[in-house]
Formats: sequence, structure tokens, C-alpha cells
Amino acid sequence: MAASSTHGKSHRPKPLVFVVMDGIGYRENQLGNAVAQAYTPNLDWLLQNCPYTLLKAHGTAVGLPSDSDMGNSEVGHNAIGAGRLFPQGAKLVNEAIASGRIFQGKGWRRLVDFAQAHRGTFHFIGLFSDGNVHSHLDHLRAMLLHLAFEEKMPRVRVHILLDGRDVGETSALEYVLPFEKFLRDINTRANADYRIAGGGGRMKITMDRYEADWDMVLLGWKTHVAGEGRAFASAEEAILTYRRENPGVIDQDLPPFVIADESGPVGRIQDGDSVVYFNFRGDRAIEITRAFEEKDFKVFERDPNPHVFYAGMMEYDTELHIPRNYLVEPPRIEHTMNEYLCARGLRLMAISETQKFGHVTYFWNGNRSGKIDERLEQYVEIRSDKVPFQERPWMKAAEITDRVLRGIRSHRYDMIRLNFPNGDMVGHTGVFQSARIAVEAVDLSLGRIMAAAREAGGILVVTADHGNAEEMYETDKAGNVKRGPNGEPRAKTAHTLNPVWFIVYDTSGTRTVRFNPAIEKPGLTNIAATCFQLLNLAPPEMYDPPLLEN
Ligand SMILES: O=C(O)[C@H](O)COP(=O)(O)O
Ligand SMILES: [Mn+2]
Ligand SMILES: [Mn+2]
Repeated sequence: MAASSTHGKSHRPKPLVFVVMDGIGYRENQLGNAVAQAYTPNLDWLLQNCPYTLLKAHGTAVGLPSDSDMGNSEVGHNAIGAGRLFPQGAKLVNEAIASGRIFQGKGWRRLVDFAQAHRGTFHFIGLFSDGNVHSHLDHLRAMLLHLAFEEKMPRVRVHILLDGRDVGETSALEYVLPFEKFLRDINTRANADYRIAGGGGRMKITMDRYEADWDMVLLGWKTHVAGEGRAFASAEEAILTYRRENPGVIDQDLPPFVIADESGPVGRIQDGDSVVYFNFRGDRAIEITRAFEEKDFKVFERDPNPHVFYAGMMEYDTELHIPRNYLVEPPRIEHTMNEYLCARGLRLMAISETQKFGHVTYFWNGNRSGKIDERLEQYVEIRSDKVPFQERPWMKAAEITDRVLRGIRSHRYDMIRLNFPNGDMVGHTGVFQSARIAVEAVDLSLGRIMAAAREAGGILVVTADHGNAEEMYETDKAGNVKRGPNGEPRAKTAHTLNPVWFIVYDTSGTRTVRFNPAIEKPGLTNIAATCFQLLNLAPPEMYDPPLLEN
């Protein structure tokens, strides 16, 4: 690839400010579109006055198995940070299962041997849906069939984390009921004892991320390991009861439950058991993994703390090697944009609030949580509030922006990257009014950053990792809005298949920004090389081509 130039000038903008508006996609249709319906004078100004294009942010363009897979933060930030495509977790696990390789791996063999040697129970914990963001039920089903018919494992317990965030907001029974039948079939045909042990909403137990709320993990420990909590005869009974008691509650927020019979909880985790955490994505897997693995774990008291063999679906942190044992090799994402920029001595700042802090650090750097170069990089985390975000849709946008403006005005950084979580985190709640305010909060902050960038003579890039807030209603196959019993639109909490904007606001006066029409199917993987162009550096050969004309 040819080196970029800036019309002969060697000047580098100070800084390049790179904004990820998490979960803010582009969609023509205004209905249920919290982005189009928000008051966004700054975004509107950018779209009227700056060059921009639309980028593909889902499916095969970001390394997912198919184009019906919506985008997500992991694959989005991986793609932006690494400038090229990697087959992602969802795809790699599919392949490992289809080839049978997963069952020959060391991780799987040791799990089976441990439980067999101790006459223990084999447990699965994970996100119970086909959302394909953190997990997929097909993976769980394949492992259960193999355990029952190939390994002849007599006793299995499944701890189900109810989704409602990557799939329909109240779809839990659509997964639970067929799964109960699937387990009954296994039990009859293999003369086995496979059952659901308990579970709870994914935003209540176990699946915390970036240490935003360890209490969720403690509550998960009590549910899965101790078998403590409100007891029900079945998962169906638990779900129906909680829905009756909490009208309007959505699956991700359902309280924890344990399944019990005459002799108590059916699925406690005990000495000699094997445990698989079957999520392939790491952010919401690392904390529970640490609780299972760390000898001198200090965050909460693990009571009880049984001697088990634990494995994750994948290696979640490829630098810290978490977990120690896993079933499928993760993508090896190397030569990321930051590795190159640090090697060239550029000074970098990354910032978000807790909920997305790891997105601009860990995901951006190819699923490595550490810094690349201590001396050149500054990572700033603004602590997120522990609140339902539909009640505080502005989140920490203003605080992030305060810190970004200080960074711009310091003239210390070559590139400042930041993530505004609002469109995504509030989009996931399904509350339209809040999502609109979330987008407005981002826009208000954008205005401040635009002014500061202009003052500094910098370049501002505004884009997103995938859509969410621009599509807040469920639609049927024909595109019609699905409605509830009173005619109200059914809320959509998940991400979308929509493209995202990529806008360049160049106040540096060093170049003419023009998109190159020859770039076919532009997507998130084209961004990294474009940043090199904007920084007046030659993009690495191995990267997907930059979006701009030289
Ligand atoms: O983990 C989550 O909150 C959702 O499953 C996906 O959201 P994200 O990919 O934007 O983090
Ligand atoms: Mn995201
Ligand atoms: Mn999201």
C-alpha cells in the first residue's frame, strides 16, 4: 500500500480526536429511531458540513459467522483497533465444534477426566440465548450431546443467565421450554440426569464487566455455587412468578433463582465437579472466572469455595492468560493500531466510563487489558454510576468530555480516543424516551469537543461500533412494528444490522478530506488505516485500505 501524504506537509494534527458513539447507528426510517428523533444540532452540523460515509458494522464485515449477526462492541472495537478482519469467537467456536476439535482439546479432556475421577457433576454456566454476542445455545447443546452420548457423563447441571438484551426482551421461555424438552430427551435416551440448576437475569448476576459492580458476581456465586436463593420447581415457574410479581420486568433484570426438589437445591457446585463457563466473549466472563480461579481472591468471601476444575469457552485475556484452561483458541489479534503508533512514539489517550472503559482499551488492543507503552499512553476511567441507565441517560458524558477537553488543550496527545456509552447502554433498556435523551447527551458533548478541536486545530472523527438506539422497536419480517396487547410498540433492546457514520471534521487545514469511491464495501476494518492517513503516517501494509484519497 502506498504511503499517505498530506500534500507534502509533514504536520501532524494535534490531536486526532476519535469518538465512538457506542450503539448509535444510521437508519433511514424515523419510526422507533431515537437517533433521528433526538435534538442533535451538532451531529446535524457535522453531517451537513463535513465529509462522511457509512460503514458496515455487522456480520461478516466484522468477522461474525453470517450477515444476520448484528454487530457488537467486541468485534467492532477489535476491527477498529486492528484494521483488518479476524474470525471472531462465535465463528471459531462453531468451527471447533463442527470439526470435533473442541472435544479433543486439553481443556475439554481435563474437564471430563476430573469429573469422572471424582464422580462429580459437570456444570455449565453462561448466557442462555442464541444472541451470538457472548454465547450461542447451539454450542451448549452440542457439548451436552457429546457429554451424554460420547463421554457417558451421568450428571450435568446448567446454570442459565437469562438474556433479553441481545435477543427479544421477554423471550426467555422461547429458549427454556424447548431446552427442557431437549434435556428430557437426553435423560431418556442416555439414562442420564441432566437438569437446569437455576440462574437469573444477566444484568443481576454473574455477568458484570470492568469491575462495575462485583456484587453481581457475588450474587451469582451464591446462586450457582452455594445454591442459595429463592427456590422454584422449574425455571419456567421462576420466570412466570417473577414476571407476575414485577410487571414490566424484562429478562435481563429477572432476579436469581435456584431449582430445588424435596432434597434441596439440585445444582450446587461441589468438590470434584467440573465447571464450564460457556460464553466466548471475555468482558463479562473475566470476573466470575477470577472468582473460580484465583487462589487468594480477595474481592468477596467465597462461601463455599469447592475444589473444582474450571474452564472458559475461550481465553478471555490473551495477555494475563485468563482463564488458565479453555476450550477454543481465541483469535490472535496482533499488530494493532496502537502497537504501531506507540512504536512510532505517538502519545495516546483512551477514555470512557467504567461500562465501556475496556472497550477503548482491552477490546481496542485485541483483547489485552494492559497498556502497550506506559510512557506514551494514558488510560482514563470515569467511574460509572450503579443506576438503571434509563433513569440517568446522560451517564458520564459530561465528565468524559471535561477530561477530553483537558487532554486536547494540553497539546500533549497525538490521538485521543473515547467512547460515549449512552446510545448503547440506554438503548439496551428499551426505553425510547431515555434513549432519545441519551443521544442528546452525546450530541451536547460532541458540540464541546468540536469547539475544542477547532481551537486546537485538530481533527475530529465521529463514528460508532454498531447500531442500537436508532432502532428501538421490534419489527416482523415484513418490517412492521410488533405491538403488545394495548397496541404499544414492542421494545427492541438488542443491537442492529444498521451501518454507522464515519465523519471527518478537519480543522487542521493540512489536507483535503475526500472519500475514495474505489473502496468497496467500506466497513469498520478500514478505519485504522484511515487514522494513519489523518495522522500523516503510512498505514501498515497488512491493514485494510484507508477510506480517504491521498
Ligand atoms: O454485553 C452487553 O451489554 C451486550 O450483550 C452487548 O453490548 P456491547 O457489545 O455494546 O457491549
Ligand atoms: Mn458497543
Ligand atoms: Mn451494547
